[in-house]
Formats: sequence, C-alpha cells, structure tokens
Amino acid sequence: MSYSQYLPRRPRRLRRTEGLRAMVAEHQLHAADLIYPVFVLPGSNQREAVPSMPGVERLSVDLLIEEARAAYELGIRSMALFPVTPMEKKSLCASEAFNPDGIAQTAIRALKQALPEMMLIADVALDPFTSHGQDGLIDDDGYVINDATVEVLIKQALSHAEAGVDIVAPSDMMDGRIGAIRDALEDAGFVHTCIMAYSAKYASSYYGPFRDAVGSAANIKGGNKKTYQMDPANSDEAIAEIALDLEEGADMVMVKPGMPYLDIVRRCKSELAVPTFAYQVSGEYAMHMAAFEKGWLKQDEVILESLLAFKRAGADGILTYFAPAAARLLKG
Ligand SMILES: NCc1[nH]cc(CCC(=O)O)c1CC(=O)O
Ligand SMILES: [Mg+2]
Repeated sequence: MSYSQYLPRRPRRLRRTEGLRAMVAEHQLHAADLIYPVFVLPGSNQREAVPSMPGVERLSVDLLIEEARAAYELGIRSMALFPVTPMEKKSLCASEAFNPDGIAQTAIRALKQALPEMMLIADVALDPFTSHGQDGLIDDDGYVINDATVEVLIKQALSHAEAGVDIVAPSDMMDGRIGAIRDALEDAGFVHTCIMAYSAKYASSYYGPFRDAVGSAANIKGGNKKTYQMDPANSDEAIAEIALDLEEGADMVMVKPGMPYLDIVRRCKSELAVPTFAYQVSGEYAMHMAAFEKGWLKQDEVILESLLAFKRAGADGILTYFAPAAARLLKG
C-alpha cells in the first residue's frame, strides 16, 4: 500500500514555494492600512526624542509637514495628531482643548494646506489639557463628570472640524459623546466630518510611554482611568459599547490596545461588520523596540508579522508608530 493512501490531504503541498504561498495567502498588509500617530510640539524647528519610545520624535508643525510628505511618499494615507501642551496651558477646565489657535488646530490647518490628500485624524479627549491628566472635568472627589465633559468635547471636536480635519476621534470613553458630537457637527454644517470612535478602549497599562510623550504622566501621578476606560476582563461589554457608538453615529470604530485585544477586533468585525480599526499602542511599540535593541527579536520580520496579525483578526486599519518603518518594508 502506498503512503499517499494514508495522506490524501497534504496541507504542506501549498507551502512548498513562494509562489504557492502567495496564491493562497488570505490576508495582506498595505501601506494604506497604516495610520501614523504623531506628537506635535508648539513653535517651529522643534524636535524632541521620546525616551520610552526609541525612534519616535515630537515635532513642531513645520517639521511635521516634512514628515507627512515623506510618509505620503511611502504610501501612508492618514495620520493621527496628538498635541504636546505646555504645562502653563493646562487647567481644570481644559479650555485649551478648543482654542482655535491651539497646537492641534494649528497643525490641522497647516498640514491640510501643505498636503490636502493626507487624511487627518484629531484626538478628542481632554487629558493633554487638564492639570490633573484625566480625560475629563473632575468633581471634588476626583471623579470624572460625564455630561459636563461631553460639553467640552463638543467644543473641541467643532474646533477641529473648523480647522479642516477629516476625522475626529473621541478617545475619552464618556457615555453619549458620539451622539452629542455628531449632532453638533450636523448643526454646524460639518456633514462630511467623520467620527472614528475609540469605542472599546481599555484601562490599560500599555499607554505609559504615550503619557510620557504628551507629558500627561506627571499630571496623573499614580492615578488611573478605570472609572471610564474598560476593564480588561470584559469582552461582551466591548461589543455593547461599540454598538452604542454606532447607533449614536460613529462611522468607524476602534479597539485599543491592539495585540493583547485582537479577540475584541475579531468579535467586532464578525458580529457587527463595520469599519474596524485597532491601535498598536505606545507600550506595544516600546516592548518591541526593547527586544529589537537587545537583539532578541528580528526587527523587520516582527514588525510586519505583528501588523499582519491585525489584518487577520479583522482590522481594516492599524494605528501604529511603526507606520513609516512598515511602509518602507512593504515598498521593498
Ligand atoms: N485619551 C488620550 C489617549 N489617546 C491615545 C492614548 C494612548 C495611545 C498610546 O498608548 O499609544 C491615550 C492615552 C490614555 O488614554 O491615557
Ligand atoms: Mg461608550
């Protein structure tokens, strides 16, 4: 009896050559899947390294325009902006968040003028602007007050829309903010401004390096965001949160962090079938970079594998600090 009678199916047959593997590949990563998060400094000709994110720099708007042009050349089509607010502009009421001449608003106008094809995403949340580093206004006990915070988020989102942003991305996790922002945008005639909702955003310790980068780590001290960001123990709740944001008018939704939460990405895509994005956050970037620097992981291969995993899980796009590096690798 020949061996093949016992093995009618040989899955390895399709893995033998590069050509066969490419024919049956189910998922592919494209540069247009990558959303590049950047930290914006006030002033001009300013460039600062972020120690806990090797290779990431905070840039003033003039340098950011050059960075955006280079990213566009590599095939990247969208950027997410995070302003680094000087301490003296932070306050209890976070009014700098909706200053028409604030860092984010100024960057949106300048980038849109220099490179209109680049989609711009503006973060809507108060943590870069509050003196305590929480994402909203607080009461005497330090509890983040939902509805009063939403009123400020509306003003912030409108200021971004007025500056010409393509997409506002509320990352604050207040209840009802998507509906409130959508109403306000419609009222003001911004019917084309998209909302990418950070719908399933977890109270994660993987955000540490980001808080260093925007300078909110010192403000928040030992505090946490567990009264509004989600409990990492929960999965059904993520689907309920995402469904609510969709009902309220979100155009796209996000799961955050990324790699430890790919099960949530898959559930979102399978159960709700909507444009789904995931954020490979600062802590994920930092731990990869640490392993690359030690020579424990191969940089190029691991970057691409980590991002392809998001596509396999069902993500339509990925926010990642590796965007330029990955786009360069994809270009070959
Ligand atoms: N609302 C602020 C915000 N927007 C994006 C991130 C984290 C991104 C990252 O870690 O890369 C955070 C931090 C936080 O919620 O504390
Ligand atoms: Mg919600």
